[in-house]
Amino acid sequence: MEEKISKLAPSILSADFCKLGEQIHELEECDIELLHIDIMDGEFVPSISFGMPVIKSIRKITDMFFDVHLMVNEPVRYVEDFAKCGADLLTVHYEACKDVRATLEKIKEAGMKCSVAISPDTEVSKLEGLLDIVDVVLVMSVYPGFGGQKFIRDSLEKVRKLDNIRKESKFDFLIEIDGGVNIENAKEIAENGVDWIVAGTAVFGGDIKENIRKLKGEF
Ligand SMILES: O=C(CO)[C@@H](O)[C@H](O)COP(=O)(O)O
Ligand SMILES: [Fe+2]
Repeated sequence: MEEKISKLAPSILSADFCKLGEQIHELEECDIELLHIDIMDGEFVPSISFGMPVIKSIRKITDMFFDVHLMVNEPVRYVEDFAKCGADLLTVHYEACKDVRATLEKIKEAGMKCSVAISPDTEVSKLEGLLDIVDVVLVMSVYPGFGGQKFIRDSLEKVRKLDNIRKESKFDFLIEIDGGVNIENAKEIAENGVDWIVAGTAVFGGDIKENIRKLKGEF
């Protein structure tokens, strides 16, 4: 997957679920192409968000690329279900899979793009042996489980490491960052080699169109 500039991926975790369809259309009017969809199981992370029926419903109203972030133990169990709901890419956590590679292979076999996420305490070196297969690496810049947390600066070092690895190798994965992005730090994050930038609170808190205009102005 090849990208030239950083792209904003709004996380619907921070949307107003009474107005989800309307808010998705607002994103489309701002030329947003990626929708970040956080699935939480109450086991891998303490919180529970929403599941397949929501994805299935919103698939009917938009052609946006569905970037589905699974904060779920043993996500290999649900790969086919998410494919049927209309997910375009599934991200699984390195920490949540017994066999990460087999999980990623299953995602590809189901016709989706695949991504692996690392939580703040997991080192980039753990991804050795997976970088040939992934389309995206997601660096968590907060502890997974909740929106609205503070950005962990150490995650930028991980982004730089991954960017160096891909420059020095034949791998062409994209780098995504997720958690605590706001108008103050978006520029610096983009400058470190990130391709996809997730933002929940910073997009849905207040005037969506104005927030996106300001955020996009930073990268
Ligand atoms: O995966 C997660 C949290 O676990 C994220 O996608 C959040 O939804 C991002 O929200 P903000 O930190 O931007 O408010
Ligand atoms: Fe996420």
